[in-house]
This record gives sequence, structure tokens and C-alpha cells, in this order.
Amino acid sequence: MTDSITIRRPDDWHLHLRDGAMLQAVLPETARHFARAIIMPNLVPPVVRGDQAAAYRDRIMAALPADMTFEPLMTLYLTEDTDAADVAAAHASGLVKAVKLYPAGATTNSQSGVRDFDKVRSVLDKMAEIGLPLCVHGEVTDPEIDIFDREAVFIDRVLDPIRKATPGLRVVMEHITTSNGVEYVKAHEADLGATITAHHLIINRNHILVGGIKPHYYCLPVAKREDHRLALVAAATSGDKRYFLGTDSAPHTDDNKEMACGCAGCFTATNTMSLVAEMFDRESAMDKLEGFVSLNGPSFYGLPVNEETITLTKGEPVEYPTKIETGDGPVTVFEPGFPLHWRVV
Ligand SMILES: NC(=O)N[C@@H](CC(=O)O)C(=O)O
Ligand SMILES: [Zn+2]
Ligand SMILES: [Zn+2]
Repeated sequence: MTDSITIRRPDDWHLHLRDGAMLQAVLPETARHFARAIIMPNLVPPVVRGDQAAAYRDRIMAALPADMTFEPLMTLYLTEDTDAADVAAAHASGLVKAVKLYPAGATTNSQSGVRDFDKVRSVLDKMAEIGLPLCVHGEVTDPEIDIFDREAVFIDRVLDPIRKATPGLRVVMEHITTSNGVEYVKAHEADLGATITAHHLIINRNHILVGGIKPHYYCLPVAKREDHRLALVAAATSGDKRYFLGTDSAPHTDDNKEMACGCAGCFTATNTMSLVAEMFDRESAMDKLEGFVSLNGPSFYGLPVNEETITLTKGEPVEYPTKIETGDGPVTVFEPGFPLHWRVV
């Protein structure tokens, strides 16, 4: 049995860093292990234009501790008013690596998202032309649709039509939670990838609801039934290059999670590598870990892999804080409910 593994330094292809005091507190948790991350633009107000993305990147770099290296890969939040020329310029300058589609009302800070997909047609056409990926929060918001079906219905009603209407558009299905998401990627060879979070490899909907409600397991898309979790584990550990790690680490203060109407989001930045390694080890798939966390993402985004390496070793259960302190209040670290044995040395 292997108890030590050295891999190229990983990247996180879906991360929420927020701003201000929260940014200051959570950034080191990611930069400790990850070289780069795709930075989600759902601030209030959202990061819509290139100049806003440049200013946000500068705030992230200013918050980075002097002894750490980290490269934020910036994204723009697609709205019905997004200007295709501004998007193209932000991409040409090297600043912006993706555009993010939030169906309006689907998740945290998505009020400015898209309602009428015809209104973003010209931006999507431009993105297909210049090879700029679209990252998609794939859930319909129709109140008639059951929350556990929203991803599957999104694929049929929205995603597949968009892809057919915009040939060549490169799409990342973000934080997939269903076998439907896994199968859709598998069935469409070109221009399609998917991120998978650490927490969706670990929890199913029972973990949220059985024996009392667990607000720190509530995120969107919500965890589904066990057969979907198993499909995600199989996809992540398969070695298929189209699946890669996007943690969706999404900090909310405990005050905002543990309330009558708690926010959606799991905070995993602190222990992601231990969580993912534990799950890969259980599947006897440690040889696939580097692909999932360090190689497949750069391959999809057309970026070089990281030159540095990290080493993980297996031993006594890893200790990590139950909460991190932030200027806005404590944020609870994702607790899988079982010991983690792999640590980054
Ligand atoms: N995943 C979540 O539950 N929350 C994210 C938004 C998102 O990625 O959908 C957040 O910004 O808090
Ligand atoms: Zn999302
Ligand atoms: Zn997210």
C-alpha cells in the first residue's frame, strides 16, 4: 500500500473568495495548497466588466500573505447587459479565463443572472469564436421543478439547446451532482468538461436531513441520493480528463448558515486535499488523483500544468480546525464525519 504520493501542485477550478475581511481570512486556506483557482464573480455587486475583474484581482493579490504564491484566474458574471466587446477585450488581455452563467435566482448572489437566454446570444457567439469557456451553474429556477431535479432538467431544457445553438462554445458544467451530469459529459466528446467538488464526493441528501438538519452540508446544487454520489466518485476516479476538481468552497459565516433561512455553501478550502485523497484512496485510485486535481483542469483550459509539486502522506488522522476566524465571524470547516488520513506535507 502506498503511503506517500508526490503530484504536481493542484488548482481549484471553482472557488469563492468573497471580498474584504472574508477574502483576507479564506485566501490563505486555498493558497496554502493550490497554485491557481478560477475565481467566482458572484460578489455584491457582481464582477461584470473587465475593469471590475482587474480591480478584484488586485484586491486578491493585496490580500495574499507575502510568503505564499497564488494566481487568481478571473471570471466575468454574465448578465443580460454584458457587452461582447468588453468580454473579448478582457480575454485578449489575458485577464479573464471564463465567463460565468448563473440562471437568475438559482443560487447565492445570482439575482443579476440570466432570465432570457436570447439576450446573451451575441456574447456566447463571441465566446465560441475566441475560445473563452462558459462556466455554468446548471440548475433551472422554475418553481414547479423539484429542487432535486433541477440539474437534470437544466441539462435538457437549457444546456443542450445552448450548446446546439452555439457550436464550438466550450462549456464547464460546474459542481455536477447527478449521474445525469456525469452522463451528459461522457456522451459529448468535444468542448465539454465538468467540475466536481470534494463535498459532493462525500455527502448525499441523507447527510443533510437524517437525524436533524445539518446547515453546514447545505449547498447548491443540493446533494442528491446515494446513487448519484456514487456516479460522481466513479467519474472523478475514472481518469477521464473531462472531470476535474472545482471545490466550490463557499464561505458563509456561522450566523448566516445556522439560522431559519440559512445560506447555501460548504467551506472546504482548509481540508480539500485530505478529503479528496481519502475518497480516492477508498477507491484504490490514488494513481488518478494527480489527473483530477492537477492535470485535467489545465488541459481543458489550455493552460500549462504547474511545475511545483506537493507531497501527501498517509498516517494518523489529520487535525484541522473546526472553524476559521474571519473579520465577519467564524466560518465552519467542512467536516466529513470520518477521519482523514492523508495530509499535505
Ligand atoms: N454553492 C453554493 O451553495 N453557494 C455558492 C454559489 C454557487 O456556487 O452556486 C456561494 O456563492 O455561496
Ligand atoms: Zn453554483
Ligand atoms: Zn460556486
